[in-house]
Amino acid sequence: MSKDNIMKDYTGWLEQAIVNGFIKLYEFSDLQNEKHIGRGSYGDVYRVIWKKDIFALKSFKNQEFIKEIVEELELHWKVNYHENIIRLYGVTCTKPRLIINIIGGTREKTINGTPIEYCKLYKDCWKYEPTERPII
Ligand SMILES: Nc1ncnc2c1ncn2[C@@H]1O[C@H](COP(=O)(O)OP(=O)(O)OP(=O)(O)O)[C@@H](O)[C@H]1O
Repeated sequence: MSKDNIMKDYTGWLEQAIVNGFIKLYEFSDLQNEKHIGRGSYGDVYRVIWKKDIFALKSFKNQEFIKEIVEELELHWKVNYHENIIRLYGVTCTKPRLIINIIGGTREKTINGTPIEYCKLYKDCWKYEPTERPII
């Protein structure tokens, strides 16, 4: 398999895990008070605050590590929860791809003055389940 296909494969796994609700996607801008606390082989680790909770945010230097990221996420997911193992709360992305933004609920804003019924139709067309979208 080519390097590009490996990247697509692992990126697809991650996107599906987010879409299916197995892994929570945090908005990067919601993570506050970043403080450097450690360094591993793949990147730095930061202490961050999300709402009022403290999290360790593990960063990966670049997307080339997608395989390592996914393998670590899979391991966490298999363990699910154990009191002696740090828990995976979710993932975030500094420069989310369009699909990640859409999964996270981002939509184009409706233009001021657009009739309410048009806004509703527009929003219905974006529904995740194709069967819930309007039929022409
Ligand atoms: N949940 C956490 N709470 C506090 N500090 C952490 C946490 N996770 C990682 N760290 C700190 O960041 C450092 C790097 O962690 P990271 O998991 O990236 O690498 P590692 O597992 O130590 O090594 P490798 O990257 O080779 O697997 C740790 O040694 C620790 O000091």
